Amino acid sequence: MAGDTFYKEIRAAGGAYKWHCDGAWRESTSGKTVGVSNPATRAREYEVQACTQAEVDEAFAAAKAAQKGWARTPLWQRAALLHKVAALMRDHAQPMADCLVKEIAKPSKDALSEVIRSADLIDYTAEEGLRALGEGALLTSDSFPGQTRNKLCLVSKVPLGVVLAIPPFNYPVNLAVSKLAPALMAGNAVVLKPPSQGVVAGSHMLQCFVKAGLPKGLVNMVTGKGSEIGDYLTGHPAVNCISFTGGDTGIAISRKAGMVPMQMELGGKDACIVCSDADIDLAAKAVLKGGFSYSGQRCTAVKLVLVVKEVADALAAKVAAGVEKLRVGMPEDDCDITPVVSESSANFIEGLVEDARQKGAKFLTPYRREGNLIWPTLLDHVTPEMRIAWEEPFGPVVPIMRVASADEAVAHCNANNLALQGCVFTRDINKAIAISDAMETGTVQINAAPARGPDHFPFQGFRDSGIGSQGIRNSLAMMVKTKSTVVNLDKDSYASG
Ligand SMILES: NC(=O)c1ccc[n+]([C@@H]2O[C@H](COP(=O)([O-])OP(=O)(O)OC[C@H]3O[C@@H](n4cnc5c(N)ncnc54)[C@H](O)[C@@H]3O)[C@@H](O)[C@H]2O)c1
Repeated sequence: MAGDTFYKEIRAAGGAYKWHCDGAWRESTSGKTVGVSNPATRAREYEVQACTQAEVDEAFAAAKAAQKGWARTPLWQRAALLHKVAALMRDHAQPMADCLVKEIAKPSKDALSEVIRSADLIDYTAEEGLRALGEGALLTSDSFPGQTRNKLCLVSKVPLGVVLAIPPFNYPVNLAVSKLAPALMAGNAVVLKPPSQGVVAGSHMLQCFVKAGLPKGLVNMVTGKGSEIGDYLTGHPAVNCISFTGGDTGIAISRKAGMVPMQMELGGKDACIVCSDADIDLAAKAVLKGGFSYSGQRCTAVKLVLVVKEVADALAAKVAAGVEKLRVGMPEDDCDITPVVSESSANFIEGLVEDARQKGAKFLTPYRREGNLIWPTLLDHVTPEMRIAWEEPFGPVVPIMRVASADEAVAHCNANNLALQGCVFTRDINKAIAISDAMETGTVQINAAPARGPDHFPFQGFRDSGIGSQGIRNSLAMMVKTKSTVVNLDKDSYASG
């Protein structure tokens, strides 16, 4: 369905995209805009409002006011509204997907599937929330030594208040709704700060929430540079929860935040451990897809292969053969490898590649770059002295490190502060479980590449990779606090006999 009239009001007459507060799309009183570059053309594609701190205050005030009534809205009504949001997203998916192509160079098919997956996530959250949030507990006092049954404790889940949602550039729609839907379902209001690249797709997404008829002020969106309004947002006294997905910025935010619950989903250095008894074809396919999908710009991309020496030549040859077949080009043509998000990101990736070159890595495919487009690069004989053995490139570069044993591989993973996911390839399930037990990462995949989905699976990082857990049930649980109401009776009650 065409999106022209549906999305019309999100854009000002001058062409810049508006911010959203208290039920209205607005231009900023700053009179300033921030440009969004197209990673492929490197030309300015969009302009968005540069919100002021006073406007941030307004967004929080609107959210705080709207939350009171929303917390008293029946669960089934919240769920019905969220289902409506999901339906609108499906009906108006293409213009949102087109923004993902232009803003973050996401291949066109992947862009559309991100939007549809997000609508599915909203529906699932509404259904799960109906059940999970409707359940509480009744505790009796006589379980504790010395007590009789004269107290009944009613345990319920109540909203946190105002949730600040900050998603990253690589899934600006999906990782926004994975915060918004559980926050709203649980009775909270939201202030969204979309990423600088992905902000226009985020505006389109927000319009689906607005048009579904949520109470005004319940969802608000401030735009501007994260580095300029970010600290003001995260330190704001009206914030009752921060749900953040991104890189090291999250570590800085968590160090500064006060008494506020936090859901932090941060960077990863997801390792793929390949044992000598692995199905090498399967492992090679996983490295190829896991390492190079969306040009490696995924938190769960394979960012290091740790292969046992006996099978390293066979694995490297198969992955290299696969890399040769990847289509490199523009997102509109749905190529496998598209330009990375920014020039600074491309420069960072190049720095890691050059460091590896100087320290003796073997290039199984030649390094080539034009602007932000980096050809898929496969490095072999990577050693722990190289930065790429530890750091997250967030680009189409896969390093292979040869190890003497799976134990050596696990020790390398556990020595990294990044501990999001990992995977292991072996035909022996007992060995797989032993390796999974030894890997101190949030998730271990057995015989498949790391992945965030399906979106209802718990998803979390250990150490510097995060705080708390995502996944629909866990996100709903993050968005509430426990409230106890204790009924003190004048005599013991054994209602159950
Ligand atoms: N664990 C996960 O679930 C997950 C998922 C996707 C991406 N990531 C990680 O995200 C990173 C890539 O995304 P990115 O480059 O957008 O990350 P980033 O940390 O640079 O930015 C994330 C968000 O923070 C905002 N921001 C920047 N400075 C801020 C500040 N001072 N205060 C508040 N907000 C601020 C940005 O505008 C953006 O919206 C990678 O490290 C990747 O691994 C993690």
